Amino acid sequence: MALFLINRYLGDEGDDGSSNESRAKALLAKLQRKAKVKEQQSLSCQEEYQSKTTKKRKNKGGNLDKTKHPKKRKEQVNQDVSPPDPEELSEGDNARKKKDTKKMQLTEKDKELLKNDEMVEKIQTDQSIQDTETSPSQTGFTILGGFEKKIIQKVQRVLPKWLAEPDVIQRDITSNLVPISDVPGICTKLQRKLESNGIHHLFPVQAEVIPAILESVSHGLLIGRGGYKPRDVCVSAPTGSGKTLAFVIPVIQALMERVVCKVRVLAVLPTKELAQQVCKVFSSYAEGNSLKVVMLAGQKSFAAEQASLSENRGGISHSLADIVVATPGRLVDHINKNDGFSLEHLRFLIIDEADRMIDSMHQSWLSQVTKAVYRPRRVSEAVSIFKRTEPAPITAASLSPPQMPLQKLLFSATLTQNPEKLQQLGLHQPRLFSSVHSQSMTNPESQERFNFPQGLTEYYVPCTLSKKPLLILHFILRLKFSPILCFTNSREATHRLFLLVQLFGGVQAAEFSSRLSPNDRKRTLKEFEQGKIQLLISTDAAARGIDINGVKCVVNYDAPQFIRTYIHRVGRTARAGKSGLAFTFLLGVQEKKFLQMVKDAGSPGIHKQIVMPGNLKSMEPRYEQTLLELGNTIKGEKAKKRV
Ligand SMILES: Nc1ncnc2c1ncn2[C@@H]1O[C@H](COP(=O)(O)OP(=O)(O)OP(=O)(O)O)[C@@H](O)[C@H]1O
Repeated sequence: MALFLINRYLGDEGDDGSSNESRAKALLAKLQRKAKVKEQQSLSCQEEYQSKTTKKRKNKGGNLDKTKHPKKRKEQVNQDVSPPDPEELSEGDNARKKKDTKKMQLTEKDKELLKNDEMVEKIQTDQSIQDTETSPSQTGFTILGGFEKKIIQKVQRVLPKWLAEPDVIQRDITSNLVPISDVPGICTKLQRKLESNGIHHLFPVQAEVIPAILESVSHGLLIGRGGYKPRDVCVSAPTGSGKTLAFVIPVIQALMERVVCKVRVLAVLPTKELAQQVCKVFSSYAEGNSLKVVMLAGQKSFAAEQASLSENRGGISHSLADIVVATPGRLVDHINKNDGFSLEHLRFLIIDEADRMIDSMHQSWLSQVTKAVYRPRRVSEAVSIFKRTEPAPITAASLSPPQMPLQKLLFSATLTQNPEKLQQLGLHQPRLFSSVHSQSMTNPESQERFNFPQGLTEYYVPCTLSKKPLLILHFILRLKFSPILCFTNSREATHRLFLLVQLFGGVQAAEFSSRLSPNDRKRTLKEFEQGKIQLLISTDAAARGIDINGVKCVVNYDAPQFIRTYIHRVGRTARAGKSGLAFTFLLGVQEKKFLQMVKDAGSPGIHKQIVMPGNLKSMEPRYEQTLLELGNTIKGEKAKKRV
């Protein structure tokens, strides 16, 4: 039963009732024609698309534009996919609509190709983003915010030329002795003086530095070579290589012809003992030249020092000193409190143990000296023909009329190669003389290296804390190493060890530290030099510069913490080309770090010296007894102090 009417499409011809079969045939033929046309269209489209994509892939490498603008590229692909239709081109928007419709008519194959192409395009786009990240300049886009990953270049430290290329001093003294007469410039008077002091040859540092300083005064005190301000001189040479005479001889010679007595030389040293030592050498060579040497180191009272510096005649202060040797503290006191002390004629400023003096710059002694040197003239001196102004760029005007230059002479066995530290000294066109011409000079990255005296043999002795006192006794009593200069790390440790050795008995021992008065220290050093003391136990007060004749052996009872301390301590032996031994007692925990430090500093080698426990056994009972006595002695000392 037909409940619903279903209308069917019967073709354009309408439902005229003619043969259904013929109508169906006609319809089929029509559909087939349409299908054929479509097939042809899609085939030609496919061919064209394939030829274009091949072309594009060929160009892909060089054509960056296509990767830079992915959207444009997509459009282009779509356009490429549609076959060009002259009608569409002329009909504008309408044509574009038709084109879109045609796009919809793409075959499955076309779609797949398009898909592949989109993937290629996506990869290209990703690539182009990466490219943009790595080199924004290529894309023309600027990345804001500075989030780009950059490899930061390591800044290479470059030493100034004068530090990197020093005048080389030979380290080996004995095979590089120079006859005095072969050294240019030394006057006959001083040559004779040197010979009368038992010096027939000059050491390498002296043979290099003396002529250089003499040359800077060859036209008088006022002008250096070529009429210019003389260059400052820095000297880095091993301990005991004779640096003191390297400045004493030329400076004395430069002053020998002076007419009026004024302070023209100032030598600054870190300790009283060193000032005393240098003062003695100056006095010895100034003798017979009417030059006056005065020491300002607190050995005498301030008033006594003041009296030795100047006298007042007719209301005018007259200098009594040509050469002043001072410690920084006392020097600053005289600059500030003593009106009779004038540095306005100062020609040479000698800074011995220069690296130590730079480190103690917080006392601002150098700026006080500079202020005193360039202080405006007093009325009484206004008639002087020579003016003096603060250092400034050299111009023709600044050189006329000539003014008294201040030349700095720096000396140390461990002169720093740190330009920043040296800069604090305000050096003028410095010239460096150095025995260190190894890696550290050419490669500023490497650790600072120093030269050790040629005749020094270094050892380390592995030990435990409790065995250390027995070891030092063993060195003196059994191994007969004497005299020994023994260093500890504090004045308390020095005192305790001294008491212990004294209580143990059998050894002539003394201590040297700030516990003693300056006079006691002076006497102790003298007695040690005279051989009256077998074992001198000291703090680092005796580590630098002290020249004690005949020290055969140095013992680092406490290992030094810094390489400079080690070099100066062991440098109290093997001086002036002689041989010497240095032992360092090392606890297990100290060994690795200490040995590395010494190696890095350029030591020629430190040997292991083992002392067998059996060798100490016989001293142990007496040692135990001594420890008990030591406890009581220290208690007694403490009680005494309290009273
Ligand atoms: N030409 C020489 N001939 C013989 N002995 C010399 C000569 N020059 C110096 N001496 C002696 O060498 C020793 C060491 O000299 P000096 O104290 O000047 O060394 P230094 O380089 O200043 O050492 P340090 O760095 O430890 O202060 C001194 O006893 C000195 O008298």
